[in-house]
Amino acid sequence: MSVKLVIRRPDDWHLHLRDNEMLATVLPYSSQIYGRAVVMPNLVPPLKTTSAISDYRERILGSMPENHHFQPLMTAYLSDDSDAKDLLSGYQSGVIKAVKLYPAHATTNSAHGVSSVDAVMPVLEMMQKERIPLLIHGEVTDSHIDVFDREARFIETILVPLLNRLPELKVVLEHATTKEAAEFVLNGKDNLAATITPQHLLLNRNALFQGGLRPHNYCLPILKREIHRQALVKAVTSGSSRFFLGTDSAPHEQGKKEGACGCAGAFNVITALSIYAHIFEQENALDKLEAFTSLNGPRFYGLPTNTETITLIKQPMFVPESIEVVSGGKLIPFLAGELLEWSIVTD
Ligand SMILES: NC(=O)N[C@@H](CC(=O)O)C(=O)O
Ligand SMILES: [Zn+2]
Ligand SMILES: [Zn+2]
Repeated sequence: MSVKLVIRRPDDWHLHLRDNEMLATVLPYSSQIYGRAVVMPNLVPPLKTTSAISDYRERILGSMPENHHFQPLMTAYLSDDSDAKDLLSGYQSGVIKAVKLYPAHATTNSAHGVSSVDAVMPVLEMMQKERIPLLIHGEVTDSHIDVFDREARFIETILVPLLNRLPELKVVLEHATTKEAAEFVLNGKDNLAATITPQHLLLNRNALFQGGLRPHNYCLPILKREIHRQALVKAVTSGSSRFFLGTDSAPHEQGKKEGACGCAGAFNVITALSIYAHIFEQENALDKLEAFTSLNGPRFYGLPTNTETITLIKQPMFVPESIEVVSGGKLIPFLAGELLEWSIVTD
């Protein structure tokens, strides 16, 4: 008989759903598994105001299959011209759950990001006072800093000073990828947490070049050396409640990934839970999986845990080679064509 694992329905604390046809294509993969997801605001143009975020939320709910009960938790895109009053009223009315900081030019659609912490200090002070979580893409953007060092440098030069100035600010270091990040969060205070993606737990940077250039393993922050992967695995299986599931599933059509200048982002929603289960099993830590997938996130965000459950079975799951996008075109899932060890039963 196959090994079975029943866990509370997980939430995805970092997800890109995009818009229009792409939204309609990818949303059901999340909404059939996850109870809730923190939805990232890096659309074109970015979602900076309560009214734009509320409209996007309606489009998400309008694209959802009828029998799914998924809740999108919306975020606002922070920029130098953000309006603290509008963000506060969006938070108080329940439209906005968190604010996302992209350093300008750090990643996909971040051109309108924050130029410096000083530029947004009044908004951050308001957020500390109101306990509104700040979600951070933690990479410096200076072109002379090596792409593999940008997260560690961010922690040292931006995050440490920020938390010294605003010690009670609730911060999620999104998609943590390094030993430095894992240790910083483990040794931090309870107002600091991190999401970790399946790809950063599974792969090191060699996977970018395995037998040739592998655009579907390219995401930001970029995959790191094996010592970093090991530190992330250790952190998520340590039992610390400061780490929680965030897939960072970031779909781009095949042509945009495989071109001469491919976009960063892995569409990993189909494979994520299976990979997380595999990692925890390898560490003999399956008993800690549910806290990571379903308990630590709601606790940090001050939300109730989901009451429903899902079942994981140790039974092979085939990852499709590609998925048709509603408008035409294709999406290549992360680990396309591979056989994974764990399957998900949703009802
Ligand atoms: N992770 C990625 O590689 N890409 C994300 C942006 C992000 O989360 O940084 C995207 O929106 O495509
Ligand atoms: Zn990011
Ligand atoms: Zn992301």
